[in-house]
Amino acid sequence: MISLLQSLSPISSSPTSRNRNGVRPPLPNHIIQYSRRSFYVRNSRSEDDYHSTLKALKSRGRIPRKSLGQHYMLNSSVNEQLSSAAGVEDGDLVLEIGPGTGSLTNVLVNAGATVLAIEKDPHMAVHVRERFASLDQLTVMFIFAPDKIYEF
Ligand SMILES: C[S@@+](CC[C@H](N)C(=O)[O-])C[C@H]1O[C@@H](n2cnc3c(N)ncnc32)[C@H](O)[C@@H]1O
Repeated sequence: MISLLQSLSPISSSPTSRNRNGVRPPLPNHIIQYSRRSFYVRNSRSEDDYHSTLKALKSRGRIPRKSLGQHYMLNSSVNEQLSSAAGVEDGDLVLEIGPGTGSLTNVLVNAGATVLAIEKDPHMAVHVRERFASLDQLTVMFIFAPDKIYEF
């Protein structure tokens, strides 16, 4: 984990932050608008991950829960960097804690890894299981209580 973190480039400042004169810098290309608490993306793979997950959750009467750290990746190229920095390759077995929308999971399985994903929120676990239902490269488990783990 330490070598993974050391090999990643520093994270740039938030797109919503203002410079010293109180002026916001131009938005990166994939971001079209931001409000006080959120911003919206266009034409990127992560838009699909994020918005399809929001729709799937909404159809079950759910919204992301901040108490579970459910902040999701909008820039999927970061997932590619994570996978590449970890040297994930064909045939690897990866333990992913908290797959959320499955955006990193997707990159890992595309790299040829078999993924064991453990998700605390059963709604997210169902979502990610359904998303990759056609693959036998993924096992999703969810934690019901610290001593009870269920496999899908
Ligand atoms: C930051 S989000 C996942 C990000 C994911 N890579 C994405 O972009 O969609 C963290 C996920 O971890 C899950 N989670 C939180 N606490 C957990 C725990 N103790 N064990 C397993 N999963 C947990 C949350 O429900 C959430 O889906």
